[in-house]
Amino acid sequence: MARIRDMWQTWRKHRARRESLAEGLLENFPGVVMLTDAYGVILRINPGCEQHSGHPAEALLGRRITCLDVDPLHGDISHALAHCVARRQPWQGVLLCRRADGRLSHQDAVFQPLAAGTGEGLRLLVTLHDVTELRQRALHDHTLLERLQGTLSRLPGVVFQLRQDARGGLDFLYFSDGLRTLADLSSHSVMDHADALLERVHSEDREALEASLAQSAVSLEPWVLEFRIDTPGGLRWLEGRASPTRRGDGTTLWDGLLLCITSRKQEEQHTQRLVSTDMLTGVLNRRAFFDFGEAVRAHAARQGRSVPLAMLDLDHFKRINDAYGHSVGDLALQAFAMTCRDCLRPYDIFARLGGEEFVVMLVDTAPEDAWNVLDRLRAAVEAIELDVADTRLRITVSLGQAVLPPEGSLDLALSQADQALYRAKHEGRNRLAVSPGYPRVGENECQ
Ligand SMILES: Nc1nc2c(ncn2[C@@H]2O[C@H](COP(=O)(O)OP(=O)(O)OP(=O)(O)O)[C@@H](O)[C@H]2O)c(=O)[nH]1
Repeated sequence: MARIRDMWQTWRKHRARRESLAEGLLENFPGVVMLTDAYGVILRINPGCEQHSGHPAEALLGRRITCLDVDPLHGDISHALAHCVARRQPWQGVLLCRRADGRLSHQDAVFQPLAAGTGEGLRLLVTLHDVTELRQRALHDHTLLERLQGTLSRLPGVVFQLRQDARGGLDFLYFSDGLRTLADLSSHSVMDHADALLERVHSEDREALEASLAQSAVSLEPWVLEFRIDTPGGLRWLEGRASPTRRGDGTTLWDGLLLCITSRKQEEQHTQRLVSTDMLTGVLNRRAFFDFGEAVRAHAARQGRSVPLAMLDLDHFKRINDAYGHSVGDLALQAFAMTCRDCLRPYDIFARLGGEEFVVMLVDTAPEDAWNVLDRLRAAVEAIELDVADTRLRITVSLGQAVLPPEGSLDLALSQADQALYRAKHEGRNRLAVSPGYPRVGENECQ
């Protein structure tokens, strides 16, 4: 009997403690707390409940909690109650509630069934936390983000964020939608695997890309590069610009933009071709010769090599003009230029300096091998036959050969070639003469 009395007292103590805990929770909870029975009839509320719902305590106590719902009969509160009662498990979700003044609010709600003692009915502890403002802010942020994404996808380029880790590994954290149009790649494939895009960079531009990124990562100067990518639709030119920032963990982040500049590049190349081409013959003009020639000279000088070159002048060209007219002279010039171009390698420089005077620079050719190349060219010109006014017109060319040494100047070498050309003319034309001091390998065999 005493044992039963002890158990009874222990149970009452537990219950008192539980109730005082619930009491404390009710008083101090910053949101709304309600205690209901299994039917949802409100038994107790905390002070916050009056404040948040706008209903005085006497208007709530004894009523069903569903009165707070926008749809009291079939709304979410009915479902929450049914769930807790049937399963004896908590329900959590966001409810749309109506305040006493008619305003709607979003409440983050938990319906917690309380363990019932023997003979006690099920009770539910309901806590509501007003998240209306939070949801509005999230909605606002979401709308803003959608608008921003719309703007990004309509930009005439692709926005990206690139990360380089402390060991130099690259990965893309973001790519806007236009990547499909720009590079025939989906943003996701590139974000999963940066190489999907990096491998498309044209082989001749990869080194420049790596070097420019490395330099920007070290100096934290903006990255700017024009480079080509190979796509299934063909070669495309891109312009990349990005601003780097270094983060505390040693990684570098670039926020940047990729623009397609293929048509601009094509126009530039077209203009470049126009300004560097001789209109009559289609070969390089004087200006382009000095640009390219200077680049060849600088490259050979760095490697300590000499470059053979020659001046060429058609023989008695004035007679052709005088006998057949200027247009036939033009035809002869075109045939001559085409023949010379065909005799040379694509990277040799052949240009028209003016009138019937041309120049050739033999790139990557040893001076002692130049004689044979130039004499083959002379012979090819001699073999040209032009059918003009019932006659077969033939032309010949004289050549003056010189060498541009690693430390020499292009102008000086040209003037030496010009002197040699004068000698070739003087010695009878249709021949090749060399400037003094030039290696004479093969000269005797050909003359
Ligand atoms: N048809 C044509 N003739 C040109 C052009 N440019 C220069 N000429 C002519 O080329 C001729 C060059 O004559 P010259 O400098 O006396 O030389 P040449 O008659 O070839 O005599 P040599 O060089 O001594 O063998 C001139 O009659 C120029 O008018 C051109 O674009 N078209």
